[in-house]
Amino acid sequence: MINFWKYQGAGNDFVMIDDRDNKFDINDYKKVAFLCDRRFGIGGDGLILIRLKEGYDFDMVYFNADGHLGSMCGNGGRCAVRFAHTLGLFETKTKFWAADGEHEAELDESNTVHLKMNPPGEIEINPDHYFMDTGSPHYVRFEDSLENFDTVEEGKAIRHNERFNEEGTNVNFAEVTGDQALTVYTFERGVEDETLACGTGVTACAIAANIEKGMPSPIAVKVKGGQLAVGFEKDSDKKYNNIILSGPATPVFEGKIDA
Ligand SMILES: N[C@@H](CCC[C@H](N)C(=O)O)C(=O)O
Repeated sequence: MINFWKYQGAGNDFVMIDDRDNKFDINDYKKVAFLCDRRFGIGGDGLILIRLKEGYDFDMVYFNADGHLGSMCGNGGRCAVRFAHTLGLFETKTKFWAADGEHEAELDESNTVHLKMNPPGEIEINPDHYFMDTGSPHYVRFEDSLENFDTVEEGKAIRHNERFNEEGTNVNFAEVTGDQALTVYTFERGVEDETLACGTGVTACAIAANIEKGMPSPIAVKVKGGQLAVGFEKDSDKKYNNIILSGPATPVFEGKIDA
């Protein structure tokens, strides 16, 4: 029997498990996929184990809905912070470990989680798209309008093109909606479908909007499941740092499941 909690951050939803005793078999991808299954299991875009790690408040172990260990998840990170807070692992500020290394975060009075993201490495600037790693790989393409846009069809075609087919990529489509505002739709690898929000994805889109459109920080990002914000600084070498992803992280329900 597994005790679980379900959280969502702007509609990107996760099964959360307190695994401080390291009992969960991280290689059991069939079990993770079952727990994330929306018909036969609990349902989620991913699953997160909260484990202990020396020198940190906790370790976030993230799996995609397909059951395989994933890279960094921004919305999952924000949900992990809120969950770790309910477990009593920190008070308002935390330092935790994730797939892409160390992260700091803060939970404010309105339960908004402000999560520091690691700077992207090399940013590929192509004629019609950007590609960068904001903890997870992200393809970003600007669209004049996202009205009636088919994220699944367009996203799937890019995710499975010759370049990305093997490793996969997350694919984001962004529309500029104001001086400091974007709307972003995302097709997620590992879920292999559109999700209602993607934290590492909106982070990549905010950086791309700064490069392509000179859009200043902070940038408000509307996603299908709500509202996120990305703040950043750019140094004299045009490197991005102090990148903060902010948004809600909400407990939905908790329960037990035979697995
Ligand atoms: N939803 C996530 C991104 C999750 C990572 C991704 N599916 C992958 O493994 O590439 C987010 O909020 O960042």
